[in-house]
Amino acid sequence: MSDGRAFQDGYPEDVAHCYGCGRLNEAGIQLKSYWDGDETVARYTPRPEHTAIPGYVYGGLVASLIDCHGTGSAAAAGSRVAGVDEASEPLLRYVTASLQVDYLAPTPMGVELEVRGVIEQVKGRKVVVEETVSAGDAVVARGRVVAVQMPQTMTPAEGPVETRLR
Ligand SMILES: CCCCCCCCCCCC(=O)SCCNC(=O)CCNC(=O)[C@H](O)C(C)(C)COP(=O)(O)OP(=O)(O)OC[C@H]1O[C@@H](n2cnc3c(N)ncnc32)[C@H](O)[C@@H]1OP(=O)(O)O
Repeated sequence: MSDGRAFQDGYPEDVAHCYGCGRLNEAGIQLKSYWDGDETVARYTPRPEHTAIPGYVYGGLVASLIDCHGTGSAAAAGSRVAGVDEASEPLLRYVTASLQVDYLAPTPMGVELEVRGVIEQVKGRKVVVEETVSAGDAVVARGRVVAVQMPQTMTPAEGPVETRLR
């Protein structure tokens, strides 16, 4: 957001438990995404449990980074187009409709990964984000997220998070 906070820092508490980007999910990735000019950026260093084969990152983790950077970027871009005041109003809520990932090169462990997003389209309730994941100078994955505003029917379950998951 424009005040230096990550997009995900502005997610209301009832939707801040996502494994990839929820700041309240202590076991999760807690990805943080920001504007960088007209693009968006997030950085994350995978943990040992994110291993595929020793020395290389699990592809599902790479997909999670693309997924949550995509929905975060969609929330920021869609809200901006809708005239939401990022400083005082919650961002619009987006979920993933489509997640495409191409793995271009093995992703090394022990390196901070950079996820970049380009907003390809904002149309009605839909935002399309094109993304890359880089390890140093190497682009290791490309992705594309179609995010759609959360339907009114997709309301967060109530009660302690542990019981909501059953
Ligand atoms: C700040 C707080 C943050 C709060 C949010 C914080 C949570 C973080 C979430 C992290 C990411 C996740 O894991 S989210 C969890 C995984 N995702 C889900 O569970 C979503 C499950 N799917 C659904 O609920 C639904 O299918 C939706 C909402 C995605 C779409 O259904 P809908 O609402 O009926 O949408 P609909 O009108 O048909 O379509 C709207 C537009 O999107 C397009 N569209 C719809 N589905 C697709 C698709 N699979 N692939 C391509 N395009 C699609 C349509 O063509 C149309 O484009 P056009 O004709 O207008 O051009």
